[in-house]
Amino acid sequence: MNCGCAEVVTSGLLDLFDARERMIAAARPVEGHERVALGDAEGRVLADDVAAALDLPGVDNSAMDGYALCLAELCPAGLPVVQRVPAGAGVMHLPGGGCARIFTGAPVPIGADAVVPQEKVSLDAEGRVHVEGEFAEGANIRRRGEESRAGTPLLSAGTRLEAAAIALLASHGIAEVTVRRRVKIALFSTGDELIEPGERRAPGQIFDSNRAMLKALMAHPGVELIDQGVLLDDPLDLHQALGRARDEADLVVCSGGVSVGEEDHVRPAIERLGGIAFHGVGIKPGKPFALGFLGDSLAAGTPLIALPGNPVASLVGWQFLALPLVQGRQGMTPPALQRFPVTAGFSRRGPRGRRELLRVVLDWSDGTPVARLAGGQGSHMLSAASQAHGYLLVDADTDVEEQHAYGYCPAAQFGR
Ligand SMILES: Nc1nc2c(c(=O)[nH]1)N[C@H]1C(S)=C(S)[C@@H](COP(=O)(O)OP(=O)(O)OC[C@H]3O[C@@H](n4cnc5c(N)ncnc54)[C@H](O)[C@@H]3O)O[C@H]1N2
Ligand code: MOO
Repeated sequence: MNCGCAEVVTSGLLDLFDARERMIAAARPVEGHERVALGDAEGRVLADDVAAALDLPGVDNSAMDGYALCLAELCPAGLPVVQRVPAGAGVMHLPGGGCARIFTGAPVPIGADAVVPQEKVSLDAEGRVHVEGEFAEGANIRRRGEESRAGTPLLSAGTRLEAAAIALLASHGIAEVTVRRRVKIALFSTGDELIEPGERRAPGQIFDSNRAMLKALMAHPGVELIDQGVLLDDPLDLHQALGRARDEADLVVCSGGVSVGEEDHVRPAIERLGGIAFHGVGIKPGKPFALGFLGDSLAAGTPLIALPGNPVASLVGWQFLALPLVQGRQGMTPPALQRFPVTAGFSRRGPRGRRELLRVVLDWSDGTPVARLAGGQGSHMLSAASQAHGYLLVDADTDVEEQHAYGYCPAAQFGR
């Protein structure tokens, strides 16, 4: 089938950041919305802009437990407490010449122009209030509408609903939202040597760790997983599985079999049902990463991500390249990759011809972050990846020298 995409990279390795841009460009959001209760909205992506339903705060209210008063009425004789205003009370009028005992969140009575915290007040024997220090008009009053006005923009389409955004919607009394439908991802591993954890292992067999890892990475409210299991390195099996995935999923993710050996049948199987947009990224681990599609073109077909078989290469491929495409399909704008410089606490010969993503822990014991290797750096070694706080990003053909600064990508940004 003809590829139909503008540029096909057939030789050489694509730079990590160019590849990431290509992934983002390929990420058209899935069509289809659904209404969900706010309690089920965590992790889902807003399909429409949401406007403020209310003025918030709804009334001028107190930011402190204390006394509401009119500053002009303060006098050496003190002010009698003539009112008590708890949170939840209606708006009252403050009688002239007196002050109100007030609590945090309670409506400031009309006639008061400041709230004095109780720590700045002394009460005399008659219970009159004497204020210590100076207070400006409006002190400790949270004004009606100072956060939002009814009808003004609150959250925009494409926002992933996390705890604070959900609380914001709840604060406006919004009980249901329209979100993008879940992205259906078909997932399979390839390799004759693979068995499921829990199965009896024969010599030469290994447990499928990539699928367990990818399932954990995809365990997200915005994803519906179609688990296609382990496929043999068999062209017919692969062809059938890809056909099923194309019909059922919005995105296909597989691992293994994308390198150059004659047992690597994934690329030819993809090419029979679609094409390859690019194959090969200048990163270690993760070099044989491929973006392909099932159908006539990347723009119109089902995107397919072929991750390398080596487990850490698969992890890196997911975090740096696949995740932004998944986020884009969910309707989000993928966040920019965070990077900041940290000092290396080790020396090491750098990779030739590709950037390296070293799995490191940050040591703060001297007050500034020093990156130390989290363990063995082989792309088959999951131990270091399981301990790492993030990645030290070393440019191609650059040796790591102790005390020198290199880019660091925190693992937390790949959370979900
Ligand atoms: N001659 C060359 N050989 C290799 C090259 C190369 O450029 N020339 N690239 C190497 C790199 S880099 C990587 S990464 C791997 C990727 O190979 P494949 O994507 O084709 O993966 P496989 O050959 O199927 O497997 C590689 C390795 O990973 C293990 N594996 C595979 N799937 C799983 C899984 N689901 N869970 C756990 N482990 C898995 C597999 O047993 C192999 O050990 O190719 C290099 N070779
Ligand atoms: O890209 Mo491979 O992961 O170096 O082993």
